[in-house]
Amino acid sequence: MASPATKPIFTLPFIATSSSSSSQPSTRYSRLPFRRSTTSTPVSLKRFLLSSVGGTNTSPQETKPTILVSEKLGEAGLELLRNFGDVDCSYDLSQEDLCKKIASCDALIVRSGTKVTRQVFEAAKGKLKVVGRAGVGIDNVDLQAATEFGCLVVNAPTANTVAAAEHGIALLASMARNVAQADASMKAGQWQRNKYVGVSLVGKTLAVMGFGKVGSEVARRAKGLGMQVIAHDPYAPADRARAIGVELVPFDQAISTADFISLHMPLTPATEKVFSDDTFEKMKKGARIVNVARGGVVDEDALLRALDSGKVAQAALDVFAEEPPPKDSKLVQHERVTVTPHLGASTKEAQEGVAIEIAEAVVGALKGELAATAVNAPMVPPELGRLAVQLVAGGSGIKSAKVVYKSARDPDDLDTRLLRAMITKGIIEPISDSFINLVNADFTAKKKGLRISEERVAVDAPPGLPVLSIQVRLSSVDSKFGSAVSGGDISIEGGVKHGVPHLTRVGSFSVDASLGGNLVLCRQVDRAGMIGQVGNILGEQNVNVSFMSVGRTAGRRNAIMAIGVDEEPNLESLEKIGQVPSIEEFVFLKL
Ligand SMILES: NC(=O)c1ccc[n+]([C@@H]2O[C@H](COP(=O)([O-])OP(=O)(O)OC[C@H]3O[C@@H](n4cnc5c(N)ncnc54)[C@H](O)[C@@H]3O)[C@@H](O)[C@H]2O)c1
Ligand SMILES: O=C(O)[C@H](O)COP(=O)(O)O
Repeated sequence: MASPATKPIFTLPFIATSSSSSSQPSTRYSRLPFRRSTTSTPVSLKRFLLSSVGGTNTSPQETKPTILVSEKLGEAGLELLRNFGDVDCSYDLSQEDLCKKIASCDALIVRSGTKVTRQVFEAAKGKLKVVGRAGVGIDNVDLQAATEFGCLVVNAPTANTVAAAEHGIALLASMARNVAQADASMKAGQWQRNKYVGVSLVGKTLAVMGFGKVGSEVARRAKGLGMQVIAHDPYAPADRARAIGVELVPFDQAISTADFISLHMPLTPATEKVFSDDTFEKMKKGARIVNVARGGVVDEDALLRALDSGKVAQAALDVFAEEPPPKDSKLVQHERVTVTPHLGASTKEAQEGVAIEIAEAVVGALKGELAATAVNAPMVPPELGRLAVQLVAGGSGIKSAKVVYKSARDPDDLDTRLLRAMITKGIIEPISDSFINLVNADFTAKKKGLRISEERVAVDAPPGLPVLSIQVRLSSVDSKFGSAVSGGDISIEGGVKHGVPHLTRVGSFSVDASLGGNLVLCRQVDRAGMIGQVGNILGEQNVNVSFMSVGRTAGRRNAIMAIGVDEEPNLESLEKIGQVPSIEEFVFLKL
């Protein structure tokens, strides 16, 4: 509830103790569906990020960061890393040895063979700043633990796409023509032409499960081979699929109509063992399966049963639930299964590309630069959150905040993780005594029992503008600036104009103030000469006014004046502003 609009003595920046109890058990977050977006981050926001992850710019006098590389990485990437830090290439470390080493490392670079568990982050004792995954799949990194420990995780999402797609196609074709089996048989001295009669690909239906980077490249190539391609991906836009002549269909339709099924989804809790007895049961008799995604998306025992029953005619597997799989694995030994030891990304070209991509991302992250491939660290400015918190009257605990995005974009194309984390950081930082960055902001808010919900409002906006404005609403709190209250909530709104975060609305007043430095907000009876009066008071104290903006509700009645000041006005100036007869309330905010 907002306090009535009384004429206040000035109010200094809000410094509060924890706004809520961390013991609150049922923090609920409402999330918008998110996808990695192509949205570019405005320059000023990027600049913010540079300082927010925490940089390590080495000068000759400073100690170089230590970068542990735990799996084989291309030489070009190692070269880049060596130019920046001390590189320790220690392959095949046991979990115990990794934990021992990690305490002295600033960065760790892994491929799929290193399990970066919670234990590793615990052993790092806060020293580890970034984990670089030289590849796409990040299922071997405990992202939750990384986030909790404030460690950035970056991956190399693009350099091995073609290699993986080519390997998928290689497996598809060699499975259909029994290439591996026939090769083994000839090497064993046999000449079995009748045994290894294959099946044709042309005219057959291929279901691509997971229509992302690799899946769509596989689809493109399969179409070139004359296959009918359908795909299932709950998040892929239909127009992207249509553009290459692929129809997106529901899961059951995909698996029940396909002759060949190629898996390209990530391993997540939602996709684990999604190919189960039930799934195989729904397939056409004699279906053939290729897996270059992750072994864990398949229930391997169920696949074995399906192969033995003849429901599945053949499988070609590059990946396994356990890698390497047990030597006596019945799946690996199966006559109708073609296997490769996780070679999808293993071409010279892909490995050089991945090594460079990850080295650049890790070095950038250590320098505190924007990590475009950050997996667990969204970025965008926290000013709105920080400003909203400063409008809360001391003593009111913030329990619930709502972030409203006004955007013309399709929800599928609006990745709000970045915005949300930045706003959350802004809200939580002033009321938390621990180090908050983009990685742990959400986690810390949750721990404090702060419920953050999101809402998306569709508006008309120029094409290419991802978000027109963002509104931050704090409910059930008193405000030290009654004019900031609208609909019972402290409500402020802002957007990015020419790369600079701007405040566009306070309560129900429109304003136009850049968000940076210090800000004096005054509500006044709207009459001529007000700007001059306040400007003079500040000028007398040598406080430089960087801008002034007046926003009204209805002309000549009430107005809000936003005054940007380079220096912090002293007590005397603030008191004088409070004494100007037309000023009904004001607040000084430090951003
Ligand atoms: N064998 C290898 O060496 C190798 C190489 C590269 C990638 N991979 C694996 O392939 C996966 C895909 O790589 P990518 O670069 O295409 O990633 P990507 O993120 O571009 O594509 C993954 C796609 O899967 C979709 N998806 C998510 N959940 C799904 C579900 N339940 N059902 C269907 N689709 C779902 C996503 O929407 C996305 O479009 C990686 O996660 C990795 O595990 C393996
Ligand atoms: O997810 C990936 O990028 C691939 O599975 C490649 O893994 P690798 O780096 O262990 O070859």
